[in-house]
Amino acid sequence: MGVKERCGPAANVQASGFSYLGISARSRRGDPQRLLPTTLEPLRGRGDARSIWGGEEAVCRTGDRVSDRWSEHVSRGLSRPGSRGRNLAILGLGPAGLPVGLGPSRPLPTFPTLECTSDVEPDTREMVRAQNKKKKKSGGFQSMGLSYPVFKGIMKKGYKVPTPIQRKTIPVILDGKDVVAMARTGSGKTACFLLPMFERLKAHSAQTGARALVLSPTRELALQTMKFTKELGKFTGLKTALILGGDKMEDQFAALHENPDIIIATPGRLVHVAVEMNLKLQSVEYVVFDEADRQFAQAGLTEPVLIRLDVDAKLNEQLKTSFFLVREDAKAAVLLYLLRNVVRPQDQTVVFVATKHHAEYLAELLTAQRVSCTYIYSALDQTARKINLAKFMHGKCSALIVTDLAARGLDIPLLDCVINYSFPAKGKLFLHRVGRVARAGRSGTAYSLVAPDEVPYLLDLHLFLGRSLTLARPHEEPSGVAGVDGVLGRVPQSVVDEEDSSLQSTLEASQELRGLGHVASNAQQQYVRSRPAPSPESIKRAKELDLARLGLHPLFSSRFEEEELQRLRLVDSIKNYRARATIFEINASSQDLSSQVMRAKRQKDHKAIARFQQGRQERQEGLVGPAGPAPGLPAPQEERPEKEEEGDTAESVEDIFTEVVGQKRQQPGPDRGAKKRRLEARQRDQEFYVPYRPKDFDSERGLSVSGDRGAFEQQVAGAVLDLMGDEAQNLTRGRQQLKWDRKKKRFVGHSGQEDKKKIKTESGRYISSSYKRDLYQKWKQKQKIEDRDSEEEGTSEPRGPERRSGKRGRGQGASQPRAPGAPAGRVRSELRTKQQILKQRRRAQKLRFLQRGGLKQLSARNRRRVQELRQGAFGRGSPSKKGRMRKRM
Ligand SMILES: Nc1ncnc2c1ncn2[C@@H]1O[C@H](COP(=O)(O)OP(=O)(O)OP(=O)(O)O)[C@@H](O)[C@H]1O
Repeated sequence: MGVKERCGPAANVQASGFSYLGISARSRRGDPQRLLPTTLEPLRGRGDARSIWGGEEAVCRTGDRVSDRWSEHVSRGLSRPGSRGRNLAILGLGPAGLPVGLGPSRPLPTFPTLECTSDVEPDTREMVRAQNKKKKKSGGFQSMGLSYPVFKGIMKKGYKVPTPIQRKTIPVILDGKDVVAMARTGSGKTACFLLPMFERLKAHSAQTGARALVLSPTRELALQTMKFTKELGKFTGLKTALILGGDKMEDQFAALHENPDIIIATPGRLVHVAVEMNLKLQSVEYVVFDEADRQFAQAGLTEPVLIRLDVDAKLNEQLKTSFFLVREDAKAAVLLYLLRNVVRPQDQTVVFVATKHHAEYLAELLTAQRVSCTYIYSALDQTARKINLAKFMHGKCSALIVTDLAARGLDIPLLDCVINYSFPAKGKLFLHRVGRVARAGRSGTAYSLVAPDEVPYLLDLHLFLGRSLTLARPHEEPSGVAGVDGVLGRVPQSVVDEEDSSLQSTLEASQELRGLGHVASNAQQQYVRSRPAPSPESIKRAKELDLARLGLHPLFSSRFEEEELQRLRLVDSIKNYRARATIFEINASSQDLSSQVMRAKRQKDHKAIARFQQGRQERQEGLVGPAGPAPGLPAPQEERPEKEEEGDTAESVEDIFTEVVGQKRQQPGPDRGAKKRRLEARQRDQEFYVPYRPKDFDSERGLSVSGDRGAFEQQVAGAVLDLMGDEAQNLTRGRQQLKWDRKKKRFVGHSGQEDKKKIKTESGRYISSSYKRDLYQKWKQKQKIEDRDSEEEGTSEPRGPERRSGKRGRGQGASQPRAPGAPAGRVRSELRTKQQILKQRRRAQKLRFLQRGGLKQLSARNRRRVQELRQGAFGRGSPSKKGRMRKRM
């Protein structure tokens, strides 16, 4: 069997009696449309084929699935380093040496070029996509069947291969299914919804209204999504409108009149604009709820596919965490120390605080201490927000102080460090905050300042993460530090004192700072009252932790000299001093009854006492595996003997008391029941005991809620993350906001849903849904835009650019072709009328005149002329002339 090969552009070439089916991929590397020969279809399974990529070749024999072999070959060629994918030739031969399906006399179809706009092109693209999709195992963007402009945008952005979540979600969305995707922070979820969106919208359409809507929870995230859309969709030509709270409404009306294909919006302002413009958004066919994981269960998704990735390993491996136990009033001092001494000078840090008042206070304080910083919170003016964020992003300052506004979605390149000044009340919020670092394969560090009342939240977090919390050992020697990741430890008092004294002097010098500090501490009280409570089990376990014996955090102990450690040991030993004798034995003679009882008790229980002390010691060393239900603490099963010992101890006190005093008191009922239960638990055969909670119960609790919802809703409801307002003005009860009712003189619940006719504005206030300030009408009057286009269509939604009254020339939108079923959108003509051109010329002339300094020249000329006239009138000359000149003057 003769097989010929050919390199070089080989479209429709006939040589040596054989037909060559060829595709020239010379001009565009990686263009899947061009690389896939639609003409290969007839070859499938019917002959031998050979393809050559550079020097490498693949031969498909009779019965082979030609397209599979071919695409494997192509992808090999594409993935070869330095490969330019230049010339590809494919030779098809029939069993008898004849080209399959294409006789020598039959003209060969040519592969369409990009410039080709014939009717067959869309079909070809579909086929190309279908072919590309068959080769899924290559796992690249090429195999997703994306069209060329989208693919080019991806390449331009520098994405070489899709991230795992992109690999999973994009094909499903392209198949037209509704999708809910959950993956780690920084795993590239934005591209997951943008790429299929571009693919669906294809190109700009002037006839229809907006076809895609992206809702973002914060303005910063919306701006970022806009940036991604522009970068990734650069070659699609799609138009995007940004509708953000804080920006001018007029600009947004104008943007919507420009006929955008995509609207990126924050929900509050979108509702406001929709009310003003009476927008129906009927043309929207692709909706994205970015980060708004509360909304989507009710968002009308049809049989959505839930894609969850990496939810077990919630924290990135490249992220290092440290927890410092600090008193609330010492946090500012520790923050200052961390920013000055621990964080590297070249690193950028985001500091998360509870309320806007904290942000304002700390920004002033740090600036006074010459630490360059800026801040963002929701109530800040939008322009200031943009400026402050840009300042930080461009490295003009090293610290950005933010509320939870910036916890979600923000992608700040080259960010290295996150500090949780206020520890988050929810595990998921912690993930979002620390997810600002260690993104897209980078490393990062998260430091958390934990006040004693925040320790239960820390335990909750570790239950949620399914990780153990490592407690720093007391008197840790610097050399003994194994690693600092995930350790809870104390901060040396000397560090706090040193920084605090400098802060105090700054505070004394500034009245304003003291005022801000006072406001921040009031806000802290409000915040503490309004934050969600930790789980009861974590509260209980936090109490059991002997925090007084907690060691220095290794980060500090490695920096502190032995002398300092000794000093701390002395302070600790004074702090932890416990008298060996009980109160019954103080000043008691050996013959005293109470002393006798205690001695007898001690003797009887010396083993239990030793075990208890040993247990406490072990707890302090505190290394319990992730499977342990209480991070940093022994499992309940391990606790039980101690509890029983306590119970037994109580029993034996009774016995001894009876023995010595001769009287026995009755024990109350419930305790007897408890003892019985404890005994039963001891007898439980661990091998056959099936715990009523699965091992990952605590972890999954964070991702699911109980209730009578469907399986899907139960799964997705776990993704709910309610951020608390950063103004700490309202208390919350469940999902309800509590507000003080003056008449009822008590807090009352207000979810905003009582009155369905109310809407929530971008500031979070509920207003009547019919609330309208007629801003749109005023804007239209100002812009001289007629109301007719909407009236014609039975809706006032702007479709297509505006018509200006009395100025609609012949070249304007009326002549635009109208797609079947499409509303009457009109494209604003770029042709100008004669008057407009003359007016513009006059304006330009005037401008040039003024720029040349024409006014000055004119007045100088006038002055000269007046001078001449004066001289002419009063100088030499005949009296009659003088009289005439005087008259002229
Ligand atoms: N395929 C890819 N290859 C390389 N980098 C990528 C890829 N996809 C996304 N990135 C980059 O990874 C970073 C994080 O992406 P993105 O912001 O979309 O993450 P995310 O999952 O939405 O994060 P978050 O959950 O915090 O919102 C961005 O800088 C983005 O440019």
